[in-house]
Amino acid sequence: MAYNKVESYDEKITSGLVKNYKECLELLGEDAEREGLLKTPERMAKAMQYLTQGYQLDAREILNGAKFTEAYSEMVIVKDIELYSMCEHHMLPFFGKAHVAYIPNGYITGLSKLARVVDVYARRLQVQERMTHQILDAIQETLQPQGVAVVIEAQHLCMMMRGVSKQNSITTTSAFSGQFQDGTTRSEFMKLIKK
Ligand SMILES: Nc1nc2c(ncn2[C@@H]2O[C@H](COP(=O)(O)OP(=O)(O)OP(=O)(O)O)[C@@H](O)[C@H]2O)c(=O)[nH]1
Ligand SMILES: [Zn+2]
Repeated sequence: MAYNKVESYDEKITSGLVKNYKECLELLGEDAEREGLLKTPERMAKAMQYLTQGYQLDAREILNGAKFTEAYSEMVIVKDIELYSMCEHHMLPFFGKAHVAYIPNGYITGLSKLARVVDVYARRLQVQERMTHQILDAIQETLQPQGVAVVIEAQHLCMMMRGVSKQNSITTTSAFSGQFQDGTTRSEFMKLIKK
């Protein structure tokens, strides 16, 4: 399967979802047979499989597939990686940016792979805290670098369009390992992602 696109949808899963989404529409007071909604259950079934395709992807395999021997041992930062995920409590989107850094220890990885790892964990039902740690753990375990840092800034639609209805709050989560637990290294990283 391609890393960032569901190319073929599972027929059994799609037909099961279609049946259930049709019932959802009716329970919500809609006429699932009206013209505009006829294909909606199928669109929803495909959209949801796309948005949860991360379950089928392996972050460690992606990183190991582009692991290169290199003597570079300064900080590597990929910042402003946009992410779209769904909170596991309401299945509503949360979206924002991830900043990922590591300090190599003999190995580097392809830069795009860091962004792919973010997608692997974003395209699931998530809480922001767990996603932050999962990204860190995958990088730490495969590249065994001197340290990893992950900061995620996101807005949660479940807090914006329902519930507490706060339009401007941004949630920041972070995880640090190895050298990033040292205050100076962490500050340098934080300064660079704020630039
Ligand atoms: N920690 C954490 N909480 C989240 C995340 N996404 C959504 N939530 C929260 O999950 C909580 C679920 O709380 P509940 O009281 O069970 O659900 P609820 O009655 O719908 O809560 P309200 O959103 O306050 O109306 C809410 O406080 C959400 O804001 C996340 O990524 N991390
Ligand atoms: Zn939520």
